[in-house]
Amino acid sequence: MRLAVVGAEGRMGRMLIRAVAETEGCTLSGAVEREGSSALGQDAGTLAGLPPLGVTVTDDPLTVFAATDGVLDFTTPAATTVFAELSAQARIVHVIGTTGLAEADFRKLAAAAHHARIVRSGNMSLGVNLLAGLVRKVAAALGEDFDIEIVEMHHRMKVDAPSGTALLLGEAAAEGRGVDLAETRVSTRDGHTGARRPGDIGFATLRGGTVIGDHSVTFAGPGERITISHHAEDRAIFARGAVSAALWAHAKPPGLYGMADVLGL
Ligand SMILES: NC(=O)C1=CN([C@@H]2O[C@H](COP(=O)(O)OP(=O)(O)OC[C@H]3O[C@@H](n4cnc5c(N)ncnc54)[C@H](OP(=O)(O)O)[C@@H]3O)[C@@H](O)[C@H]2O)C=CC1
Ligand SMILES: O=C(O)C1=N[C@H](C(=O)O)C[C@H](O)C1
Repeated sequence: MRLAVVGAEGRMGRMLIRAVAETEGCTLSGAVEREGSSALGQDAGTLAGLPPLGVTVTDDPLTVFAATDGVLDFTTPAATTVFAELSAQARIVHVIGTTGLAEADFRKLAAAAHHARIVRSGNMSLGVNLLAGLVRKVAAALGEDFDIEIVEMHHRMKVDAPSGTALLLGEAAAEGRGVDLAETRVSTRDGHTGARRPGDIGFATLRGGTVIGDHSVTFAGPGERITISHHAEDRAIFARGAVSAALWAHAKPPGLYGMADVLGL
């Protein structure tokens, strides 16, 4: 399968180039960066710390999308929505790891999925998607006397909060409990907040250093507490998940899929 990477110079972009190069049956067909990037003109392999791959980083996504079977996209919401339109025009696979998307962005992805095969997830790792299944089950088993709190920590360069993973876990908890996350979500607490509202799902965000991604979900009940956690130790887990998602979606009809579909969870 021919796969292109957009946001090629990013922390994830470079991991994705490596993952494509290391996966049997995949070839890197293109590497895209934004206009003005210092990576333009470089070989994508060299950029990713590999021997040259013969693929030059370009700021022309149109040409790249016309000559690939799939695109791996861990960029920004603004870029991802534009790339989704291009994926729809080219009728290709679009794997989206970008987080921080707003409701309007999700609507654009849903429109693009009429023609593109889109796989989107706030976390592409096997571990987090298994954790989400556990959270759903625990939330379904426990009543509202168990308060749900989600804590995440990421590196100092992360620009969105709560993380896509924290929101994915919050959705799993809300589904398990049979409630709407939008109505129960509490993402900030400061000053005289009053007592915790029964049924709320709380989020706390920590940022610092080089932390790749730590998440924990706590169910705090009367006299006991359950905490389930995931610690990402290497960004390769996300990149490998993205490549698996692309290979999985290659044979699927157009639509909007998630990692639970890919992993058969
Ligand atoms: N779902 C998952 O499993 C994971 C998701 N993520 C998410 O992926 C995203 C990227 O993370 P990360 O790699 O750390 O961030 P980076 O900022 O390191 O990388 C993003 C890259 O995209 C580039 N970019 C921005 N706009 C465009 C554009 N229009 N065309 C081409 N390239 C563009 C940026 O260039 P420039 O810097 O020059 O603007 C940058 O090189 C985030 O939303 C993050 O939360 C991260 C890890 C795992
Ligand atoms: O920005 C990151 O780095 C990460 N983003 C994703 C998120 O928002 O959850 C996934 C991972 O935790 C790393």
